[in-house]
Amino acid sequence: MVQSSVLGFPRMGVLRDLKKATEAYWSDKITQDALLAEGKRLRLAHWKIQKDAGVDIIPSNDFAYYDHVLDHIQLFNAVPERYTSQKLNTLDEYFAMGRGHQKGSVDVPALEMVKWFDSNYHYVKPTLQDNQTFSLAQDPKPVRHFLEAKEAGIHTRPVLLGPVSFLALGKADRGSSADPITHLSKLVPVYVELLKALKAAGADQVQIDEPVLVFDLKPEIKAAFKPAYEALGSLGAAGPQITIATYFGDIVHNTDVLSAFANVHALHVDLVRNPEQLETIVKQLGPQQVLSLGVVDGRNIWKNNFQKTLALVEKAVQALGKERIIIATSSSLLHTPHTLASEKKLPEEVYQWFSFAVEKAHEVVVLAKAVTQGPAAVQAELDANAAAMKSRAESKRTNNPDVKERQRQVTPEMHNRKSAFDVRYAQQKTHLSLPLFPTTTIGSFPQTSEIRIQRNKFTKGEITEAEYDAFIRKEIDLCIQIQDELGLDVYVHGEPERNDMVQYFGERLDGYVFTTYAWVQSYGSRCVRPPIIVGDISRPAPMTVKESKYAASVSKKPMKGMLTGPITCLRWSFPRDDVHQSVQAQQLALALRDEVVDLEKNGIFVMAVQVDEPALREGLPLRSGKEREAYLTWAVDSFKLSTAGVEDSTQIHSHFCYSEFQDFFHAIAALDADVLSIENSKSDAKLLKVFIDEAYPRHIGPGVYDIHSPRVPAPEEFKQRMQEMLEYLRPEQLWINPDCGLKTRTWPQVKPALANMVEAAKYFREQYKA
Ligand SMILES: CN1c2c(nc(N)[nH]c2=O)NC[C@@H]1CNc1ccc(C(=O)N[C@@H](CCC(=O)N[C@@H](CCC(=O)N[C@@H](CCC(=O)O)C(=O)O)C(=O)O)C(=O)O)cc1
Ligand SMILES: N[C@@H](CCS)C(=O)O
Ligand SMILES: [Zn+2]
Repeated sequence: MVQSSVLGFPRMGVLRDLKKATEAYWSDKITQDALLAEGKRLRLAHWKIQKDAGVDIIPSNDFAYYDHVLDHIQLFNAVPERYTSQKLNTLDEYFAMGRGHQKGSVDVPALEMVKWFDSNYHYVKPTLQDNQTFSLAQDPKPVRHFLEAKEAGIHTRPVLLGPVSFLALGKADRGSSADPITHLSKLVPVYVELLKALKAAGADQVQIDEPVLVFDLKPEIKAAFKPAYEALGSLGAAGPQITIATYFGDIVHNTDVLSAFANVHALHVDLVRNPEQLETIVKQLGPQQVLSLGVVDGRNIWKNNFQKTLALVEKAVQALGKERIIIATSSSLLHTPHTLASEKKLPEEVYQWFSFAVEKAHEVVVLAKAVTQGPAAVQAELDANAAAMKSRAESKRTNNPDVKERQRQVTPEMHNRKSAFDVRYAQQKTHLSLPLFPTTTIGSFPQTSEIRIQRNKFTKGEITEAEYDAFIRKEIDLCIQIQDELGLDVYVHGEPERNDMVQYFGERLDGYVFTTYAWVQSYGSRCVRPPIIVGDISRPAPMTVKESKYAASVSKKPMKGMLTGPITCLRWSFPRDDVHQSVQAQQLALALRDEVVDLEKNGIFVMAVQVDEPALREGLPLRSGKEREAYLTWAVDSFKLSTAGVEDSTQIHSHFCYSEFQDFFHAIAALDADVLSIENSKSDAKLLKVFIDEAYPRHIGPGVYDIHSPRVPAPEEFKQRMQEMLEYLRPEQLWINPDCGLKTRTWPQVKPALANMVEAAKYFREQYKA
């Protein structure tokens, strides 16, 4: 019998219940017990959904209150001393690592949070000391949750992040230098103890995720798999059977590592990303080993094409036989929204093209049944699926000849600014007349509950467009007044009119559809509602001119026009899977180019236009080589196409909210943006050395304020950060700004933090006065 399996389920619940409970707990509106009870309710509900769908292998320990990697930091007692010494209770210590803690006498910043592979999910980086020790936490969560499900009559397969990935995804803490992987021999015994505890609790199977196998691995990491899995795989009856799960790429380049898994029960591979790896992988398996086929996409919302999938599965069946096959989601479903059933406003035609987490759980079951019992057993489902595929393939919605014609007319010259940076900068300097160390912010100011309530009322038709517009103008006035008070140099309008930096554009572009409840966790309690690209993209009307023009008309200082760049719009949407992403990116670039030019035409030409491209890095193929270079070529071209239509005097800013840019520095340089702002407040300033080494001529604002945390950094902290940065950057190159937009913060947090930031900039201006 072929089994069906889900690698992980979204945590938030149908109505973002977990987000609401967590935020209520943080603001002291509910007790810790109430939050824990809500977590338990959600876990049980999600297990039941999968059980009712008929899923054979249901995950547990995929639930986390903030992030599953952070869970493992606590699970292995690998919490840095600056948190343990605060003597917070376990859950508050956990949240302190995730988001910082500033209450009473406790003031501790968050651990670094970075992108989870090439997704829009963020994980908290294990941060390890040179003398790091590990031990198993009391009442370990994977065991507790396994028992919780068991008590409800649901047998689960606990999910763990594997020891090699845990260490490889971590870093040495400030003041430490040991490569985390050198701690492996101390960590593996803790996994052994945990596996034994799981087995004793009744878990006969465990899913151990080793997603780093999709990367190009350095020899030390490759070598770590053997000792780790010799120990974990040799527990025999004392431990559960192990399935090693990999996702988001192929592992063909790491097949030399697979011998380390000789004693494991099964291997899971992502066949949505790389179906061609099947042929190689089946040859690598031991004679009894099972292959879990990741065929239902955990990263997108398109309905599975059963006919195509069954053809692929058939190849595996031919090679291994039905008994050695599992039909699974390609990755955890964490990256998909909860259920399509909630969507009441989607056009009828497109509704049938989609499948969210609940529906995907059904898909693995139908596919497994089709293989086990033969297609006739699920004929009705197969027919409905074929009809949905046909409807999409033949739909008029997907094709716009005007967009295609415009794409044919794109010329190489359209990608380049009129002049080189030094010529442009001379003009911008005169226009903007900025001081040394100019201060600015990244775009958004606090999205207060009042803003959200008014937008909600407008969406529901409870207030008119004129009333909503007037409200937004009042919010913009407030943002400008506060920037005046703070003494910032380059202003923003604050983005009060935007629900999200990608969804907002998706709602204004043809070729997109958007949802009502399709939330996906981005980090902690924060969710996004990615719009869905279903057809060729075009801009029916200006999208941001009204607000930017108003802001410019009421401010004394240069104003940035705020746009989200083409790659970020693409990556943070659910893209089409029937057209290459480079084509979708170019369509977005053309739409944005028109917007940039319109902003300039509307008198915003003395302002900087910031095209946010935080997802450029995220889209980078996970392995180096030809694919990566090809991606960077079309991604950089899209950015340049969107921005190059302006005069030299218009300053183009671009923003990156992550710091790991070393491996694609040449692409960042190739964007030819006049000013870059990058997340940097929690990274080592040494990372900035690349700008010196590569003789980067343009301007840079490495973030000095961690906006993910509610804490307010003191002026001295800002000064120290600037001092460190000045070791690597020329003073005339350095801008002072936060890591990212301020929408998640409150005004009482933002105002003092920015005041301290401006104070630090002024201090250095004095120091560097000619
Ligand atoms: C910069 N980042 C972003 C990423 N991806 C994006 N798509 N967008 C980003 O900004 N990836 C990397 C980072 C991740 N960071 C963040 C930061 C902040 C959020 C966030 O704040 N998310 C919000 C939801 C935003 C939104 O769409 N809001 C809507 C709906 C608001 C709402 O909940 N309304 C209520 C009714 C109103 C009320 O009574 O309060 C409702 O619908 O029930 C809006 O503003 O209109 C979040 O709350 O999680 C995400 C990623
Ligand atoms: N302009 C956006 C960028 C976030 S990456 C903001 O400020 O929220
Ligand atoms: Zn950002």
